[in-house]
Amino acid sequence: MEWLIDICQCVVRDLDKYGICVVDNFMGKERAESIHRSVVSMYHSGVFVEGETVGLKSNVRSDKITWVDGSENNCVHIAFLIAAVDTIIMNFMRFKKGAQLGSQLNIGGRTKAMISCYPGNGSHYVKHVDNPNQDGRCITTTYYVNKDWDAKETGGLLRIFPQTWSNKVVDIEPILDRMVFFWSDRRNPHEVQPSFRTRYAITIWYFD
Ligand SMILES: O=C(O)CNC(=O)c1n[nH]c2ccccc2c1=O
Ligand SMILES: [Fe+2]
Repeated sequence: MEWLIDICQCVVRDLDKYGICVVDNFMGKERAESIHRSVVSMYHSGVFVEGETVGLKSNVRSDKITWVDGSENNCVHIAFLIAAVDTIIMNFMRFKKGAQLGSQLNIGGRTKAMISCYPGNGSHYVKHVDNPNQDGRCITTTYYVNKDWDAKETGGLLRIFPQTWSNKVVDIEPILDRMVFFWSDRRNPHEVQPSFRTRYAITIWYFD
């Protein structure tokens, strides 16, 4: 797991500086493809449910989700992903010195892993903040499981509007084996742009 410690230093540095960190080739091609196969077969097994729409506006989001802890059938590779993200987050404290984030950040737990599917035909999630009202979630970690994704063709960008750089946006393609970390609070409003191909992601939120 040495590679995870190197990644941890990048995550601490980038979260501290930008509030966002993108890591490619996070699990390696083989394991990424195994995770892709697991997620697709879970989706076709019918365990995903409609994401509840918040409020009455039914066009707020059109994702389908399921929650796993990694012990379920066909989830051994997802369990490895969860363990890898846990290792990074739990090692923040080792590298926090010198970084602002270390002082106030004390991770106390996390959600299960939420597997989301945007089923294409324009499915999207409007601009939102994951944790607008101090519900305890401080870091959003999202891992993408989409082979040969080309956003010019199929959209589906994650667009973040970092409040610390008011006139900039950060566009992130949901490509296979890409891991994104970002602050869950009002510093990072973001949206999932309309997707015209089935789009999978695995999100874990960490609590402070
Ligand atoms: O998939 C992405 O790139 C970003 N995804 C999100 O921002 C996002 N944020 N909050 C959620 C809450 C419940 C179900 C799905 C979601 C969701 O996809
Ligand atoms: Fe979100």
